[in-house]
Amino acid sequence: MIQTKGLTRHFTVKKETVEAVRGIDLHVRRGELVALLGPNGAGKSTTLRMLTTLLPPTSGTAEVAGHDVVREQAAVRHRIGYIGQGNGAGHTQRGRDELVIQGRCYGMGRKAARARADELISALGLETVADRTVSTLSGGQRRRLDIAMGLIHAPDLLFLDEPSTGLDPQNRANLQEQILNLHTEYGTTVVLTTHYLDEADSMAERVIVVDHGRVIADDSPTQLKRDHAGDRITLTAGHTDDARRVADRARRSAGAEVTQSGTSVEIRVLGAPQLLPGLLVDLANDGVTVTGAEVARPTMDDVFLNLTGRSLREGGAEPADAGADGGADGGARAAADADGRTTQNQEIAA
Ligand SMILES: Nc1ncnc2c1ncn2[C@@H]1O[C@H](COP(=O)(O)OP(=O)(O)OP(=O)(O)O)[C@@H](O)[C@H]1O
Repeated sequence: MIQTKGLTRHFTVKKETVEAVRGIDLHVRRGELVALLGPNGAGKSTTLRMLTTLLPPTSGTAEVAGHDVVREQAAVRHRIGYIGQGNGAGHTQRGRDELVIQGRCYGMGRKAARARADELISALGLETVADRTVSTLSGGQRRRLDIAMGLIHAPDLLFLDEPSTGLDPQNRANLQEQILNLHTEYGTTVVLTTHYLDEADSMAERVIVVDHGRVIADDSPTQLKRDHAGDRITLTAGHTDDARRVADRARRSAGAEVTQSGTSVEIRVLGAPQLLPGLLVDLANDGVTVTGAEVARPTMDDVFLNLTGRSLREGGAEPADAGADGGADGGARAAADADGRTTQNQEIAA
C-alpha cells in the first residue's frame, strides 16, 4: 500500500538547511494499522505530508496506493483520506452538509454522498450533533467529524496526523476506539502519527519509531518491548549501604543492568515476575532488609529510551493531558474533485 525508498525532505530556513526527513524506507501492507512514533520535530508530519502529496520530496521515491506521489498526485489523492493536525471542517456549515459537500468534491452523486454521510455519522457516533454548525461542536466531536470527512470517499488508506492531540483522556479513548472500529469494519489501512506512547502501544499493530528524520525501529509493540526494553524491578532499602548490597546481589544473581540511586535500586531484566521471589530470598539470606519492591512491565517510553538514550518525554514530546475538549484550528486537508483537481485548506507552504 505504501512503498518508499530513500525519502528525504530538506527545508531552508535563513540559509540553513533543516534535514526534516533523512532517507526513509517504508513498506506498509494493505490493511495494516501503523503508528509513526517520535518526539516533536522527528519528521513524522513531514513524512505524512510527502505521502499525501502535500509536499514534494527533496529526493527518493514514494508510491502510495499504487501511484507515485510526485507524478500521479491526483490518483493518490483519490485513494487516500488525510486528516491533518487541527480541524479541517468549515466552521459555519452544518456537519452533515460539510460531509456531503466533501463527498461531492470527490465526484460522488448527491444521493450517494448523503447515504455515505449518514453511514459515517452513525459509525462515528455523531447522530445528535451532525445537524449543528461545526463551530458549536466540542473538540472531540470536531475531530470525529474530521475523520468522517477523510473517509467520505471510502479511501483504501487513511492518514491521521496526531488524531488525538489536544483531547482530554476520555475523548482520546473514545476516538481511538472509533478509529479501531473503522479499521476493523472497513479494512482500511491506517497510518497515524503520534507522540502518545500509550496510543501507539494500544492501537497500532506496528510501530515505526522515527527520530531525527530516520526510522530507528519498526516492529509490533510487543516485539519492540521484548527486544528493546526489559522489565523493571525497583527495590527500596532502609539505608544506602543496604541499597548497595541489594545492587551487588542483583548483579550477581540476575546478571542484570542495575542502577542505584540513594536507597532505591532499579534492575532491568527479562522475566522480572519470575526472578523477583528468588532475589528476595537471596537478599534475606544475605541479611539485607528490603522495605519495598515493585515490578513494572516495559513501556514504549522504555523502548524509546533504550533506542535513543533519552526519554520521549524529555524533549517535551509527551503533551500534558489537555484539560479541555478542544483542538486547534488551522488544520490541513486535501481533497480532489471529480476531475482530480485538488483543494487544500490552510496547508502551510514549504
Ligand atoms: N515548512 C517548514 N519549514 C521549515 N522547517 C520545517 C517545515 N516543516 C517542518 N520543518 C522542520 O522539520 C523538522 C521535522 O518537522 P515535523 O513537523 O515533520 O516533525 P514531527 O515529528 O511531525 O513533529 P511534531 O510531533 O511536533 O508534529 C522540524 O525540525 C521542523 O521544524
